[in-house]
Amino acid sequence: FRGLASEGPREALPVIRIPQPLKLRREARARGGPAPRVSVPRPGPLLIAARRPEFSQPLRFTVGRWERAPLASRGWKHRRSRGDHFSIERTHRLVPALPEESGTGSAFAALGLQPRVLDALCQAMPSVVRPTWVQRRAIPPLLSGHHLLCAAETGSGKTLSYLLPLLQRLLRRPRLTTGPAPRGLVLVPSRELSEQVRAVAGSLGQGLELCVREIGGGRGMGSVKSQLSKEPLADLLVATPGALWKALKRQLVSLGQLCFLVLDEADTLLDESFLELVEYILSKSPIAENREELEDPFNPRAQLVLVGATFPEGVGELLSKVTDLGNLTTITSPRLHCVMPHVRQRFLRLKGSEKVTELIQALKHRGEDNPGSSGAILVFCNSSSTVNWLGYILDDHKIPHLRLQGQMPATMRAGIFQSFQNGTKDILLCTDIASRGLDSTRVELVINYDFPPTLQDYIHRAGRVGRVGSEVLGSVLSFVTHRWDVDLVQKIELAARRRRSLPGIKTFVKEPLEKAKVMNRIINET
Ligand SMILES: Nc1ncnc2c1ncn2[C@@H]1O[C@H](COP(=O)(O)OP(=O)(O)OP(=O)(O)O)[C@@H](O)[C@H]1O
Repeated sequence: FRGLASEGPREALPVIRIPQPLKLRREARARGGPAPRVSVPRPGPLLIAARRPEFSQPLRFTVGRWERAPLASRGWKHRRSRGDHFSIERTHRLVPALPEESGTGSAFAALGLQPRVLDALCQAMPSVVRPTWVQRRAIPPLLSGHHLLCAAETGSGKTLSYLLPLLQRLLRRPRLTTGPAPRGLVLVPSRELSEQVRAVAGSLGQGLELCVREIGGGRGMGSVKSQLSKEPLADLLVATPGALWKALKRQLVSLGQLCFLVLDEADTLLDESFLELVEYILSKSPIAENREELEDPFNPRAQLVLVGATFPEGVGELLSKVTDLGNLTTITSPRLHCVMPHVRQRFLRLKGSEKVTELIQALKHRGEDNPGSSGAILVFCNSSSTVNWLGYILDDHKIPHLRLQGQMPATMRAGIFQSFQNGTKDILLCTDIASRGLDSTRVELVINYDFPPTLQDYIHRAGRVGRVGSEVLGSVLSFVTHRWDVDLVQKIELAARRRRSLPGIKTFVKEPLEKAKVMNRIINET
């Protein structure tokens, strides 16, 4: 202060006493001009609700594509931001993938499915009455024999969109040989997903007298052999790449009779860890060059379908390795790679050591928002060891839960997701093996205990709620601790504020793996 006094009188700092809009209006009036238009925020529903209200964004407002947006997460790399939070609010009350009723054209019958297939659908899944957006777009071209690439958001009913045309095609195509040679093949990246697809296809196949079998890893070659040779032989086979690769190498099965081949979760199947196996399987599959070849009754050729909820940039390059892209009809949902508008997504900036306390709080207060609901929760971790460690902590707190991670012995892993689906326990601690394709209509909260490493993983994890047929729309809670997490959160926030798709979802698909890694994948999987 002494120093300041010696410097002499200083210009007084401005003191703000009245709100800025009022000040501007007064100044304009004093000058005699018209009052400037100042936008004063009006109360109303929010798209982004931030702890600091200046970062909240009203629902009626969308940030322009090139406009700089005020991000609630902008300063989140600084440790002083710990404790901050914001949420992307729910703006739709219905799942966008299932459009409202719009006359008779909106029924499954209008898509060209045979009455027998429609009856089987009605018996197996009475709640499925109206086709979803993707089913309307995918079923007709598949029935007319196009190779198809179908990219649509999570939980939009992609499984039925390929299973119904596939089963109809199997009805038309008679079995030509007596050995284990399925006519339909669905390739999926995990055992849990193969069990799930087999269950759906099996219930539909029953009404059509078609036999559906499944071979996944983890049960040894004896079980694979018995599945493939058991009578009646499989008309449709659901398989993981590792198990099928082994079966093909040992000549336990032939793909020579295939007339329909599906790669479900195609981007994962084409990623570096599966690519070599999938390429081998495709080399053994007689994929049709054109539509005439598909219809040839004596020289059966297969229709190819690729399905996924994320198709990263560059996937086309990979696809060109397995098929001629010119022959591929593409269906892309307008909401692909977008932030789900019907699911509330909350982001919490935390210190790593605070995550456990927050998690326990969230688990103990589950179901409070929706009394009477099942309150089923999926907690995602980035590694198997975190799943185990967190499991011991939940045991200490006497919170009943299930665990699912890739390093579990195969016998332990079998059936865990089904018991979660059946409601044996309401909490599942898991790694990303539960994020791809697995369907449970009872999940109402997804917790990203560890923030997912990529935007693709975020899309898949978040997509376990808000599915067509979900009991409640659900929400997602993400703990944000690392600087690299903040980069992803900022991209998600910006995409939500601009109502655009998530930017530059990077591909994992690189050079084919060297042999050792492929063998590792097979060993882990089987
Ligand atoms: N037309 C429909 N009407 C009502 N429910 C449906 C309909 N089609 C599918 N479903 C249900 O919607 C849920 C999600 O379907 P499905 O698992 O096929 O989604 P998906 O698009 O494959 O999801 P993901 O991308 O996560 O793999 C399932 O429970 C399924 O039974």
